[in-house]
Amino acid sequence: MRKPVIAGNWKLFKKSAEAQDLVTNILPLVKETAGVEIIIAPVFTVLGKVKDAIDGTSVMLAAQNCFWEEEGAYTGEVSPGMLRDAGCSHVIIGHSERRQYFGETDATVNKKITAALSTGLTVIFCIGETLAERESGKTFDILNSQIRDGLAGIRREDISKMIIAYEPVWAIGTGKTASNEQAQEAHSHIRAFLAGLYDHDAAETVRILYGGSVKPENIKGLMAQRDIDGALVGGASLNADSFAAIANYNE
Ligand SMILES: O=C(CO)COP(=O)(O)O
Repeated sequence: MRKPVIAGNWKLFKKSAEAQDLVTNILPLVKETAGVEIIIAPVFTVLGKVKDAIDGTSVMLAAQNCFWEEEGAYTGEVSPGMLRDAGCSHVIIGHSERRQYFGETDATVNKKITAALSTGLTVIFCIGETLAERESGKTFDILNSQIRDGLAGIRREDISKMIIAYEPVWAIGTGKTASNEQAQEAHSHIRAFLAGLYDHDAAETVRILYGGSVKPENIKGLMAQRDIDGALVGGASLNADSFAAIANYNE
């Protein structure tokens, strides 16, 4: 049984006072008994504040990115060990916005995943096709190469410590969610591809989240799909009521 995960990616929003407000408003609303893992990914500068607020609850903390070296002369970077030190249990790697605006490639994503896993962080590894790629029939090829190259050298025992987020680029922040069937088709493809790379049991263990315009109105339908194990939520995670409604989808 794969435990569902609802993760909120706050992206470049929420300074300290707003972050504190948001997390303290979320906490009483999410039902800890609902059997769902809740993860919050704020900006680096408020990780400590959010960590203090979630202390003693089952909510977990993620960063939105990390570097692959642990320390050194790398101005502006933050290492996986530093994220652990700041209280993170998870880190998002390979988000399409990082690939699109900050030049991340499958090769740099792979270095980050390798480094993050070695410090014990749980990686939320993002993949997904653009609209042009989908329209030209290349969705599965793109997913295959992102997975194969992103996971190069990653051992089977580490795969179960990872979460995959399928986020079709055309559905992010556009209000255009993939249909339940489109999302399920991609998720089932991803799981089958992982089974080929590793084995059936490993692939069945990995949680695969859907991301892209997830809202309280569409979460139930998505979660009813066999291979959808949760959601990575952007816009709707910036409001306590909508994030909690998504997190409590099975109530
Ligand atoms: O990119 C996303 C989460 O990482 C999805 O963002 P939206 O939910 O705003 O579409």
